[in-house]
Amino acid sequence: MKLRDLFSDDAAIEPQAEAVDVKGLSVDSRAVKPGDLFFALAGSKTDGSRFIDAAINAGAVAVAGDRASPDCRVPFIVTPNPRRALAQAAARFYPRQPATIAAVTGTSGKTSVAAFTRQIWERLGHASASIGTIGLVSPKRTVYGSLTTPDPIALHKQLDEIAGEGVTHLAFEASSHGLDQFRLDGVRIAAGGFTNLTRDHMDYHPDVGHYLAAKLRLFRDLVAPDGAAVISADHDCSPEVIDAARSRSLRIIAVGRNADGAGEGIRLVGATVEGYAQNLALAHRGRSYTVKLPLVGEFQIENALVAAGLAIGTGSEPADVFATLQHLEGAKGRLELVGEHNGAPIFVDYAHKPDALAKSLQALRPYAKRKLVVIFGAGGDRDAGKRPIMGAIAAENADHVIVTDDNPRSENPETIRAAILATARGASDIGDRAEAIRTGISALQPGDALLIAGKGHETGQIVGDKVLPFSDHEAVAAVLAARVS
Ligand SMILES: CC(=O)N[C@H]1[C@@H](OP(=O)(O)OP(=O)(O)OC[C@H]2O[C@@H](n3ccc(=O)[nH]c3=O)[C@H](O)[C@@H]2O)O[C@H](CO)[C@@H](O)[C@@H]1O[C@H](C)C(=O)N[C@@H](C)C(=O)N[C@H](CCC(=O)O)C(=O)O
Repeated sequence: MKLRDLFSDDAAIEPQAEAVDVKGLSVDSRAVKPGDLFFALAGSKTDGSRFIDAAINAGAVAVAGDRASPDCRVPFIVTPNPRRALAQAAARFYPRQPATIAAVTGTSGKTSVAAFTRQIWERLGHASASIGTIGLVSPKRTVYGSLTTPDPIALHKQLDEIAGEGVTHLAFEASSHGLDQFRLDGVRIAAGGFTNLTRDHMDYHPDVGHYLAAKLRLFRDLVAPDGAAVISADHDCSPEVIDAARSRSLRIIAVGRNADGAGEGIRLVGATVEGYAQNLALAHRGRSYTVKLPLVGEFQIENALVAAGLAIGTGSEPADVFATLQHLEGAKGRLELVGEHNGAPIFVDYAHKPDALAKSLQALRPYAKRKLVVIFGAGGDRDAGKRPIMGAIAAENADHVIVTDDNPRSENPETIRAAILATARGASDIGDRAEAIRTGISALQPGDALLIAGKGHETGQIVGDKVLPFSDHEAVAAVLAARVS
């Protein structure tokens, strides 16, 4: 593709450089291939401008960055926001996108909402995919990805491929990092969803206001002008999110107990638990609907309603959408029932933040007539402030707490566990996660319930800079198999 065609008309490109043939895009000098356009990005650890020479030596035919580099040996495009320019160039380089795209943001629930939206569309006959923390799930393949919101080059390559494979509908997760770093600025988003906002990523965002502002970019900057905003109405920050959507005259579909069921909103009128399912009474545009949602946990209602709103906001018939909810399957490792021992259910959940841990424990309380047991830890090299908060939440909401390791990374695992144990009074300290799971399961009695929190779908334990194979699902299966044989 010609250099000129990768940038908007107002980008200053020397006339003799316009026809330079660009064979690929790169943001990393170490990965540049001959013919690439290199974007020099200021990052959290270093500045890509330092690697312009290395990129050119590796074959970069042009460079884009935010300040002119007078000695540059190849054409240099100055752009005030190189990350946004990168996202827009990636969208031009890989031009195909599914016709209908919904994005969801919020602290918790993104993975479930993306999976549910995909499932709803599938049931309604659309070739559908989702992209997020558990990777790409499409009719043709499932591909694991390392980031929740992939970088723009990987994202647009994937969008182009799946559109070529016939995928017409895509739901994807918009992380605050992704929004803040303009990773999504080239995606044609028809509807944006918002679940909730609680303390998270304070190692990246200077404060909660900055975190919320990143999330609000979805509605302020990214959803198409004629698009829809599907917003959970049940949180303190909901009015602010609704205001952001209103400022652009987006079609607003509020969902939840505080939504208006007479109009566009999807109002949750009532919910009762029945076994591992919940019976919902809903109201939308003045009509009533009853739905048996086959999922555990009140927070899954919010996720299901946001997903329903995204399907409605992108053109599906409300009655058809609500009829699909009875078939929803939980995303892997999202409050997933993975087995039983002595009649006690064992759940695996990705909850690795204070609020999510509290919600998961509260959701499981009805299933523990006797003791509710939780096994969890906290990641190293990440927000240390949440450790004592999670310890206190576990102590308050569970009857027995086992503190274990969860991706200690470069930190001393004992130090991380000590910070949790400081507030989790009476907790057991078992660093080896497999051993913690074995101990937790072995002690289960009829009437108990066990939550193994933190890893969810993950298949590795990050110790130092190594990812050691570890899966809560496999660890549980191994213990249960040993008990049966
Ligand atoms: C903190 C963060 O988000 N970093 C992301 C960011 O990297 P960065 O720009 O800060 O990297 P940097 O190391 O400072 O380098 C600056 C630039 O110099 C370049 N460079 C560097 C060295 C060199 O030799 N040559 C070179 O060209 C780098 O490629 C980069 O372009 O931009 C990169 C390209 O898009 C991302 O891959 C990278 O994600 C890192 C890997 C990451 O772990 N991000 C996590 C925190 C993240 O994004 N998580 C969210 C949220 C998940 C959740 O909700 O829980 C996600 O969406 O996954």
